[in-house]
Amino acid sequence: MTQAFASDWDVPVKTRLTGFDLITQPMLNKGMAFSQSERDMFRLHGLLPPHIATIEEQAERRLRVLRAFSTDFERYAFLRDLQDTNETLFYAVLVRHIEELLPLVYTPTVGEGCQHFSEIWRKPRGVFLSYPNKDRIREILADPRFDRVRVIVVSDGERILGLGDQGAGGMGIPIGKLSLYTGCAGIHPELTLPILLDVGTNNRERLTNPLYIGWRHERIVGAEYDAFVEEFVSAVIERWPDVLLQWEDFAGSNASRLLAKYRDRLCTFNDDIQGTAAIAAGTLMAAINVTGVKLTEQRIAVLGAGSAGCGISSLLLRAMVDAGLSEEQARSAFYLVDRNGLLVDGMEGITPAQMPFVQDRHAISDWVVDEAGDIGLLEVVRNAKPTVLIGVSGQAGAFSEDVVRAMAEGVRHPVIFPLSNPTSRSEAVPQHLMEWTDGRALIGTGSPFPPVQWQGRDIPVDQTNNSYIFPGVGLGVLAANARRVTDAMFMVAGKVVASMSPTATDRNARLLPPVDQLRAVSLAVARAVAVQAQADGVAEACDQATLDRRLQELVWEPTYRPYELVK
Ligand SMILES: O=C([O-])CC(=O)C(=O)O
Ligand SMILES: [Mg+2]
Repeated sequence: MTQAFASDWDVPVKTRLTGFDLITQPMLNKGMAFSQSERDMFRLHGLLPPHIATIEEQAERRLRVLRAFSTDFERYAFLRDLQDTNETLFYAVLVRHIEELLPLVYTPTVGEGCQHFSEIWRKPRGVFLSYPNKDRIREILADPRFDRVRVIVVSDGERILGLGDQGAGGMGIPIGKLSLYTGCAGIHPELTLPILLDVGTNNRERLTNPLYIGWRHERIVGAEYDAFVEEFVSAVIERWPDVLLQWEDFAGSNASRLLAKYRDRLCTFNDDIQGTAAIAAGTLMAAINVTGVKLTEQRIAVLGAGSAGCGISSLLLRAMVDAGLSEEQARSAFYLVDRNGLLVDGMEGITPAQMPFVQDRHAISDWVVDEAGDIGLLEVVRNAKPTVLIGVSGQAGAFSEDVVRAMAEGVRHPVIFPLSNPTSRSEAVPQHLMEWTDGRALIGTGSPFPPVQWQGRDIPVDQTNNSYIFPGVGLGVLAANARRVTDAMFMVAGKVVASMSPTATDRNARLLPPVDQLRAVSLAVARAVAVQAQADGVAEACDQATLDRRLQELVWEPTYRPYELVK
């Protein structure tokens, strides 16, 4: 129906729709920006007020309404409604005010959006694949509206940010992530499809909420769950053989299991495992510009040994081996702490993903621990003197004052990344980290925080969030027509972000490029990822000029194009 390419911005969009049918299509609606001649041609007179607006004026009007609300949740709901009413305008506002709007369409507010998704549900967006429809998956995906889909983000809602099981409300996450594919990487909205696998929920509050929109049932698990996911993935491969499928916010064991099962069958990745790892690695590389402590000399403590913790550790391990350490030396630099404390060999319930990172009991036999012999985060920090502390635990405040002060005693520049989202789940508040380390901490948080005040200065807090990574990875995959997503593609994505760090030229600068540069970052990531895909043999080789042309064709700017009536 429409054409996606920015380079075609003055080529008319051809459509048969007129009148009310036209202005109720979010992807075609221009609101008051329909010109006089379009109003004649498409019979819009009277349906719209007589004023003819520019997109700038419309954006300004929406922004004023947005700012007048008293809560961010109202702003989230308003923006979701705008997205479902006039998608071009939604992105025009988002792109122009990315720093202000990112925390509204994405973390932290999207967390509340998922918790209250049922209460604010208005219009369909994306696809709900509910378990009782398990025999209709192919039929649902066959809808011609989805013919042009090239990127899917799918969640089963079981581990939404650090907020746990949100059931069908988890749909807020695929919608939010894909808004960033468009907002940050310029991928046309029609190429994207949010999907929620509605396999029930174990969240009592949702199950007993009369307004709950999902399938009112306990979660399907085990073989039935696996068969459902298998049916979904095979239907996706059949419908769109070259699609990019991003897994998002699956619970730990499913996240790594499903990635391992499917990563060789289609072009797919898990954002919480691989995207988060890439940005953690990239931010650490930027921090190294400041601390001067080489990657091979880092000791890394990770709180939360789930899929994200293991994903981060795996990527950093690889980077350390690439930098010259033996696999064994590199492994010994990791201290993963979970509910039962430090992961050590012989511990019960170690998962395959955790296995490479269990500490040797002998290596820690001289550690000073309390009488009970428990080895929690504090004991790890006191004994191992980590240079880096990463939180992916979903536990607010877990980087307590004693832990942080102990870390600051052991190293000159503690690198501390409380990555859990949303803000309410962050392992620490940046202001505290600064105070407890006498201003020596290098901080990266998963969710946005206001600047830290230190010695009369306002110091911005960097957002070590996978939003620096996945939109660019997606664009790179599309531009290269990659068949698979490799770990090296994430490594290079992290390196590109590090190379764009203001610390590359100024040791006193912030670690990451500011959020308002996300479009430039995503484009640079995309280029590098596409080149890496070719190097890894998962995409046909092409020259730089061809690649640049494809990137340019893929990047859509949210502007209105002229319309032409198809009779
Ligand atoms: O969505 C975010 O902000 C980052 C992320 O993937 C998560 O926390 O699950
Ligand atoms: Mg996530």
